[in-house]
Amino acid sequence: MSETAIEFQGVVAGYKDFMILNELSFQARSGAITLLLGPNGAGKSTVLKTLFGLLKVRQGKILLHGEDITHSSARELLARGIAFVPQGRNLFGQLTVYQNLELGGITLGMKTTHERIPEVLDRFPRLKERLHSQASTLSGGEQKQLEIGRALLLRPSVLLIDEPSIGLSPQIVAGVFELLRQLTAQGLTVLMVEQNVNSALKISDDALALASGTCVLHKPAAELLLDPNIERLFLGAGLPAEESSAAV
Ligand SMILES: Nc1ncnc2c1ncn2[C@@H]1O[C@H](COP(=O)(O)OP(=O)(O)OP(=O)(O)O)[C@@H](O)[C@H]1O
Repeated sequence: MSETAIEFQGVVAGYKDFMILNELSFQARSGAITLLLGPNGAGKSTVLKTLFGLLKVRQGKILLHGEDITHSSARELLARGIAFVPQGRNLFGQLTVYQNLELGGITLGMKTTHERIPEVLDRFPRLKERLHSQASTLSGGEQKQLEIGRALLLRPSVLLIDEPSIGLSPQIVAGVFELLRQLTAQGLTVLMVEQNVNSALKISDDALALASGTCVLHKPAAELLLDPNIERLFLGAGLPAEESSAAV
């Protein structure tokens, strides 16, 4: 069993007075892909935003490799090795691929950024070819590669990625998933939200299902793939009582 990279201990967080995470506790293993599942509104994206310091933790703790990061800012978390690729398109469309990468390294300083850009481009030959094209002219898959590449500039130890498959063809999604597998083989920890449940489970190590901001199931992804309740979990119909009580 690998060590724990991320731990939520009874975390309560939400928007204004409306709490979404309800004493949420879970652990995510280091060097593994943990997939967050659950119906719309269960709080999956809220987990990532809270972990990245974008939402205030009202109660409970978040640990990164055993260290308390509960009240750290996004900037501090970036410096500690957590990178976030949010849902949707998050590029500067009028700027070139290279300029978008430069902006990704803004917290590193230009010298380090320029040294690291070739290392990122080695992973993405297509971006290398389009280096001086405007980001808005890239295909959806290339744009997602650029967003991930921009996050990798920071050499993160943890990557939070929200719905990477949205708007991409199955073939491109397979490429993105394959990249995530390669990165975890090199030690990266990935926490992913993804609606494309079957494909995502196939490349994930662990699956964690949320319902109303709490964890109702946490088990190896391979086991869940065989579970007849998978559709129910995804659609939010809940779990049979005996499985809910066995959840970690
Ligand atoms: N900026 C916001 N302000 C207020 N409420 C929000 C905000 N963002 C999300 N919510 C609410 O928080 C709840 C959880 O949202 P969240 O995006 O975490 O769900 P999710 O499990 O990721 O589902 P989905 O697949 O629909 O994105 C929802 O009820 C949503 O309406």
